[in-house]
Amino acid sequence: MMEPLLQAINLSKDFPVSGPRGRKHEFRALDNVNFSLAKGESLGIVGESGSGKSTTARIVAGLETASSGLLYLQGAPLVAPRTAKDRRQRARRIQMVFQDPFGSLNPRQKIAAGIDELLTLHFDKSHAWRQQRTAELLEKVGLTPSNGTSYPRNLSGGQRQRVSIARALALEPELLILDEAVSALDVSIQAQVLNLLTDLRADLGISYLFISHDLAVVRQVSDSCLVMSQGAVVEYGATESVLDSPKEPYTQQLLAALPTHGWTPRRRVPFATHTPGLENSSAV
Ligand SMILES: Nc1ncnc2c1ncn2[C@@H]1O[C@H](COP(=O)(O)OP(=O)(O)OP(=O)(O)O)[C@@H](O)[C@H]1O
Repeated sequence: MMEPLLQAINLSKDFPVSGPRGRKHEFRALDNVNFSLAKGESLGIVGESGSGKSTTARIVAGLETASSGLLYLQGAPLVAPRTAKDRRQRARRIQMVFQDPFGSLNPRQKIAAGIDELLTLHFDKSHAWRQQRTAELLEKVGLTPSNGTSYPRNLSGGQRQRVSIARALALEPELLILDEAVSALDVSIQAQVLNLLTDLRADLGISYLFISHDLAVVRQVSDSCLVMSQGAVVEYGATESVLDSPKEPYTQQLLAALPTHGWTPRRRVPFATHTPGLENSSAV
């Protein structure tokens, strides 16, 4: 059998929280989560708000540390990054795209200059190479050279999300984590970005961890699907079988409560400070 690209074994996360009268206790946000992801596979993670989807994603990206459990990338243990160098190394292999690209793009930097800066940080290559690579990346995500000379404010939401994807791809990661990456987009733009993601996966053989509230979107882009509730895995299997013949009442309820047209997810609040190499994130 092929070695999985990513394997999560009994991932758990306890957050320290203050209770009534300031008493500290631990809140279990993730409880023994297991999954694996093959090279080129797309795994959807679904569940209601607070079920632990983003915490799982943040641990895989190295933005959060698991309280217990193990992660393997191509058979080698992934340990929590401690230094800037560790973070850069993790960022080269695992990139994350968030819901709101606005927060992560420097408003005073033109799009192409931002990509060039990333390439400079991560690759010891010539100016000419970086210029060519920037042009290639823009083209790959369906942006024009003139988009490259624009500021983020001059682009639409869909274009900005394409920029985020280009920036993530710039580092040639093996895994792209998409955390509600299309949730804030209008339905027609969402469809275009989903098509782009499908094409990129076919083209590059990259794997996706695709987090979404929207089961219709997950159905479109995921081969397998993990359903989470209260930090635990409720159901896990091929997307078609989980979504067409859900075994668990929780999954059945999620399907029955599919978001209707016009539903808007809540905006995320950034958790931490800026980390070079994971600049696509509004949360780092
Ligand atoms: N830094 C933190 N400190 C304390 N609790 C946290 C922290 N981060 C997340 N949690 C809690 O952990 C649980 C899981 O949160 P998480 O963001 O992973 O859920 P989610 O499924 O991604 O939800 P949403 O879709 O609303 O973002 C929630 O109850 C959340 O309040």
